[in-house]
Amino acid sequence: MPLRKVIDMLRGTVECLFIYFICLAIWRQYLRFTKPELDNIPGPQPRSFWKGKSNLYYEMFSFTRVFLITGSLPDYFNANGWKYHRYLWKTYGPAIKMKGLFGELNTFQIDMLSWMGRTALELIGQSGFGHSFDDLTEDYDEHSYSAAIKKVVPVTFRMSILRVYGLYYIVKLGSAAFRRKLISILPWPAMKEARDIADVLHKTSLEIYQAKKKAILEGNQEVTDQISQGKDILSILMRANMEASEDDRLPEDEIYGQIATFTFAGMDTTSNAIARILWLLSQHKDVQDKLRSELREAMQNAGGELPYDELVALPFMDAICRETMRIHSPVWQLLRKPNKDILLPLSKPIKTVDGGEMNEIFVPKGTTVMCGLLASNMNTEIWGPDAFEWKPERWIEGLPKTVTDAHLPGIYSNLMTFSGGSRACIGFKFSQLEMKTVLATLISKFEFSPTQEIIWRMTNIVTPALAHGDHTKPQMPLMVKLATDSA
Ligand code: HEM
Repeated sequence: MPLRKVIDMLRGTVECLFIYFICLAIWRQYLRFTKPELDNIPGPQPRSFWKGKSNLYYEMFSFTRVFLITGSLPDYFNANGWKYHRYLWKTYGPAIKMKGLFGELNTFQIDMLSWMGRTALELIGQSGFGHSFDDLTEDYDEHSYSAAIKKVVPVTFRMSILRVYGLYYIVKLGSAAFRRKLISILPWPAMKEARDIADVLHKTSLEIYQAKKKAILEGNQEVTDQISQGKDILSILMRANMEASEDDRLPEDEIYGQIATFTFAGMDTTSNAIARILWLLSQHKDVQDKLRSELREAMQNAGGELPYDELVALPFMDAICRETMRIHSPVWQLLRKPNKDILLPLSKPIKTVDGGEMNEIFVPKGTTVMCGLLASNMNTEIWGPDAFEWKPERWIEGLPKTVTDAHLPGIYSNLMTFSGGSRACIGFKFSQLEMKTVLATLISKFEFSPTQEIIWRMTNIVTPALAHGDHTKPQMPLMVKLATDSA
């Protein structure tokens, strides 16, 4: 393509984006003046428009980003933002207005995060789609579905939250062909990487779907020979869809689209959750030893492997999982945007900027509501003064009455970790089973100790990285050794 044509296309794209964001800014200002109710809700003073951190200025070569880095959002959407979030919960209460336009004996050091990622993907692969992605040996196909999905988090790290926002806008622009063209033109390598990852996910999902369809159509033996013997979620969904009336039937692309949805929703959430538990156990050797004793005793009584009912009922393991999901929820917030004006009820009144009180908030259509899941899970008024501490025994000693009295809408354990209502996590039971199965297998046999200092980054899904190393590489090395009989 001649250079002139490329420049013309680039200019056209930039002009469209420019006009789009100008309109968006005018619309936001219009909402501020016509629906001023939100202005009466207290919140932190945003940074001055021109005093953003220098690294944010570095990113700022297009007008688009000028919108995105303003206000309090750089502090809110910050991978190291734990302190800022705690300050918000303590200072402003339940509703806050955020401004922003926009391994001795067989000892190894093992990156447990990477192994938990591969394990979680394989578990969802076999039980979700009756398909094996990974034989969990050292060899690793860099062009595989598992390799592609493992790159998602590093790529989003590299894109930074602001660029992920850019992606959010681009997926809404024009047709798929137009967006593909746009991405190939824009000088944005991480976006091209994201497109390539999406291509591998799409191609593999389609291949799994087509193989399964063939097996279902060709009769029972083919299905029986599959890993899940046709009991996986996808087979059940496909058979139900084939039997449904034409009106109720889902189009094929919606069905195989579920493969990527389940993988995305079920892999990094659970793998980071298990990694977090292993990390906590490595820090709290007494808890790790107590869990190992509980597991070994139960296994001995069962004569080997634990049946499902016994595994899920182990009290100390259950307490560890619940407490970790309370204080270290892998998903820390949900974004919602009402499609009509709504009245948002409050659990208790808030003091308004003008000295009054508010029992409910009028939220105009289109307002972004950032639902802080951790603020609820660690609310000292509900969970007590030690709400910020990781104490598995609180689940065994009995929770305070304030927890049940709060009538929290979460589907799991009075927690908001898996959300609540009609869009709550449909995989929460499955993820519990995954956590417990993996922990039972590992902790009964191995002992985990810390090696390098780990930080947990407040990215879309909370992810570990080395404190003194590459922050953009999700990893969690731990020392692993065979646990002795007495350990
Ligand atoms: C510790 C592990 C997990 C956590 C913390 C978690 C958390 C969540 C949360 C907070 C939502 C609501 C998202 C929203 O409304 O925007 C959600 C939705 C969802 N989750 Fe999970 N999840 C986990 C594991 C899983 C697993 C293992 C699966 C699949 C087997 C799964 C499948 C889904 C699906 C399909 C949705 C979308 C439901 C809908 O929108 O109707 N999740 N999850």
